Amino acid sequence: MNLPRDDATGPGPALALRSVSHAYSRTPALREVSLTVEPGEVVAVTGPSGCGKSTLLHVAAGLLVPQAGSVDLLGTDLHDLDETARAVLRRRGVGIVLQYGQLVPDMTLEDNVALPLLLDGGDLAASRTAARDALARVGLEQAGQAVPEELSGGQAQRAAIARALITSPRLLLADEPVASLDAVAAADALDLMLAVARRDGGAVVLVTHDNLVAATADREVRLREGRVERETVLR
Ligand SMILES: Nc1ncnc2c1ncn2[C@@H]1O[C@H](COP(=O)(O)OP(=O)(O)OP(=O)(O)O)[C@@H](O)[C@H]1O
Repeated sequence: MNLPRDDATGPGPALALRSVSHAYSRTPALREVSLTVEPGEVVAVTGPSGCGKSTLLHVAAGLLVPQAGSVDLLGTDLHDLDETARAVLRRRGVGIVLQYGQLVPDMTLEDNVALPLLLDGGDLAASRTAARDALARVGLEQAGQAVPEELSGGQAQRAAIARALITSPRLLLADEPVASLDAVAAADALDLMLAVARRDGGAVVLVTHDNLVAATADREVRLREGRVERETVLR
């Protein structure tokens, strides 16, 4: 196995896709997409349903190997890594938040949030302490022993964000992370994710169909039929 080094993120972009193309059987999902995301930058990926946003996020995370083009994740060309090494790089350097949080239903919140550390061989007590700290940062310090079904949608999403941030990822990838939340919970969750970039210098890629969410980014990349249709610098 070709393991990434812990310091596998030298200077340079957090993410660089170059001429990436991918099709599912006969359906083209991405066509020669190039996208670079710098440390500290928030990029919104937008576009109509089916334009390839989720596929782009899966490619960026190394969960899907595209049929053409190259992907540099945190300074490492994913072609150089096997599946296990990609999983290690993802676990150590990338946080992922999906629409419904996807917490493990029969684990406490504390253990859900500790999971990325435990999967990486972290000590149980230390990982749980870190999880309690992470839960406190998202306002859930009282809920560590709850299980996901006892939470509101907004609380569950905040816990999922705590889990994504527990490794201090240098890249946060979020797929419609606030689409299932009401306006107040959505603004709250968005603030937590944007703090990664604004305060901690990590990069954030937000897939969203919501113009208000996209407007919080530094740059909007709009896809159409698998291609980059437009890039707009917002701030
Ligand atoms: N696992 C799959 N198998 C076959 N086709 C797929 C698969 N996943 C996505 N597709 C197709 O690839 C294209 C891009 O899909 P993708 O989910 O990336 O778009 P999207 O912009 O995220 O859509 P939405 O906003 O509706 O979630 C679509 O035509 C979709 O039907």
